[in-house]
Parts: sequence; structure tokens; C-alpha cells
Amino acid sequence: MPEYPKVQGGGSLIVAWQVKNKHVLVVGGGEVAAGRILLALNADARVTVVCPSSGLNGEVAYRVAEKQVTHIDRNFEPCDLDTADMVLCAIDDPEASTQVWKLCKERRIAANIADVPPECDFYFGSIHRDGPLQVMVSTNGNGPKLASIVRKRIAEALPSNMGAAIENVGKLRRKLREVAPDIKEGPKRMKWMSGVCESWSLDDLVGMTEQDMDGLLSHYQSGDIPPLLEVRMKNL
Ligand SMILES: C[C@@]1(CC(=O)O)C2=NC(=C\c3[nH]c(c(CCC(=O)O)c3CC(=O)O)Cc3[nH]c(c(CC(=O)O)c3CCC(=O)O)/C=C3\N/C(=C\2)[C@@H](CCC(=O)O)[C@]3(C)CC(=O)O)/[C@H]1CCC(=O)O
Ligand SMILES: NC(=O)c1ccc[n+]([C@@H]2O[C@H](COP(=O)([O-])OP(=O)(O)OC[C@H]3O[C@@H](n4cnc5c(N)ncnc54)[C@H](O)[C@@H]3O)[C@@H](O)[C@H]2O)c1
Repeated sequence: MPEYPKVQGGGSLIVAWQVKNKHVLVVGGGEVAAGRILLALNADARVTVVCPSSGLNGEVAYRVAEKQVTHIDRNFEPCDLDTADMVLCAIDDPEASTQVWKLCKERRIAANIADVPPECDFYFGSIHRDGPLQVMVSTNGNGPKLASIVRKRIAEALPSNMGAAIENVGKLRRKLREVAPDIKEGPKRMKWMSGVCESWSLDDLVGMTEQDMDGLLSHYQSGDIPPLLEVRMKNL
């Protein structure tokens, strides 16, 4: 019998949820809401905030004034859910937030009620961001402060050019798909791309210019992965 991975229940399904152009409703306009709004905007969501103007904190008021978010100037009403794909609730009124949660469940809308784990379809985590790189730490409700401490340790351990390297690899992968668009090339493309990531250093990946990429890609057909210096010599 082969050894298969052991199931470790009690975790979360960690995914990178694509909310680009989806409607995210944020209920409340305080400090926690400000954090949720930024995270949703960073993921290119269309954000609506429902909260009386008098309750908006400085950051949320700024995003309203800059038209980064749509603002509904009153307390939450059930009709606010009509266009929502996701709801993030961060209000200081437990009864009202339980009401928001119940309505979301009736309508099967994914929701997070800040600080109320039984009223969350998903938890937030502590996030490190560096360009296209995102690292999220979750302690699955056990210790949010520790999540933040672990996230800082991970971030300190990462090279400072990691995000830039990933950005360049993204460019190279898109170019590779132009050079070898055939769906049947999938396995060859993937093997070659993994080889580049493994054999080139982070500094090579960061320093790779458009010309270097084209030079490297000219070796794709043969399957070779020459070092960066060799690619540059050929370009001379
Ligand atoms: C990670 C982070 C993301 C974010 O919210 O953006 C986040 N909480 C953060 C901070 C934080 N929250 C709290 C403290 C005080 C110290 C402490 O209690 O540790 C601190 C520390 C601080 O403020 O520095 C209080 C707290 N939080 C929850 C409860 C209710 C409960 O536990 O029952 C209570 C009240 C407990 C009580 O009354 O005693 C619940 C949740 N908080 C979560 C996420 C989800 C689980 C995440 C996980 O387990 O990994 C979950 C389940 C639901 C959710 O809200 O999504 C963010 C750090 C971001 C960063 O700094 O990087
Ligand atoms: N998960 C976390 O990291 C975390 C951290 C701190 C606090 N919290 C929780 O998040 C909630 C909000 O915290 P905060 O510090 O942002 O509070 P806050 O007092 O700064 O903000 C509360 C906001 O809710 C608005 N509001 C109240 N009732 C409303 C309603 N019915 N409709 C629309 N808006 C309404 C208020 O006008 C205000 O803008 C609290 O329940 C708190 O326990 C979570």
C-alpha cells in the first residue's frame, strides 16, 4: 500500500479568492472596516460601505471622498445585500451584526463578521504583501496576535527582492505562452519553467531584462536552460 498523506481535520481551506470586479459590501466604517476595505480594494473588488457619515473614521472617509468606494450614508438595511457577492461586517453592535449574518446565510452570501468566529464563512489572516507575493498566516481562530507575530517572522526571513523576482517570472511565463501557445505543450512548458526557477538565482530572476527573457526563450524548443551569463553572451 502506498503511503498517502494523513488527513488533519480542523484546518481551513486556504485559497486565493478572486474578487476582482465583484461586489464586496462592508458594513461599518470604523477602524476594522478600514482594514477590510483596503484588503478588498487591493484585490480589485468593487467596494460599497454602508455606515452613517458620522461613524466613518478618517481613512474610510478619505476613501469615500476619493471615490475609491461607494458610500451608503445610513445604517445597514437588508436591501444592501441585493447586489453583494461577499459581506464584511465590522460594527460595534452585536445584535445588528448577528442580523447581518442571518440574512447573508438566507441568501447564501459568503460573510465575515469581525471577531465573531461562529458567524464567519471565512476568517481573515495576517498578511505579508510584496508585489504579486502574498503570504497569509492563519491560526484558525486560536491566536490572532500570534498570527501577526508569525507573519512578521516569515516576512523577515524572505529575501527583499522576492516580490520583484516573482513579477519577472510572471512576465517570462506570459512570454513563454506566446512562444509556445499549444495546449499540448503544457507538460514541456511546465518542466522548463520549473527548471528556470530552480537553476537561476533570485538575483538572476530580478535582474532579467526583456532582452534576457527573449534570449532565454530562444532555448525553450531544445529544452536547454543556459545560465544568465551565457544568455547575455549570445546576445552580444
Ligand atoms: C489576523 C487578523 C486579521 C484581520 O482581522 O485583519 C485577525 N485578528 C487580528 C488581530 C487581533 N484580533 C484580536 C486581537 C487581540 C489579541 C488576541 O486576542 O489575540 C488582535 C491583535 C491585534 O489587534 O494586534 C481580537 C479577536 N479576534 C477574534 C476574536 C474573537 C474570538 O477569538 O472569539 C477576538 C477577541 C478575543 C477576545 O475578546 O478576547 C477573531 C478573529 N480574528 C481573526 C483575524 C480571525 C482569526 C485569525 C487567526 O486565528 O489566525 C477571527 C477568528 C475572525 C475574523 O475577524 O476574521 C488580525 C491581525 C492582523 C495583523 O496584525 O497582521
Ligand atoms: N478581527 C479583528 O482584527 C478585530 C480587531 C478589533 C475589533 N474587532 C471587532 O470589530 C468590530 C468593529 O470594531 P472597530 O474598532 O472598527 O469599531 P468602531 O467603533 O471603530 O466602528 C464601528 C463602526 O460601525 C458603525 N455601525 C454601527 N452600527 C452600524 C449599523 N447598524 N450599520 C452600519 N454601520 C454601523 C459605526 O458607525 C462605526 O463606523 C467590533 O465588534 C470589534 O469587536 C475586530
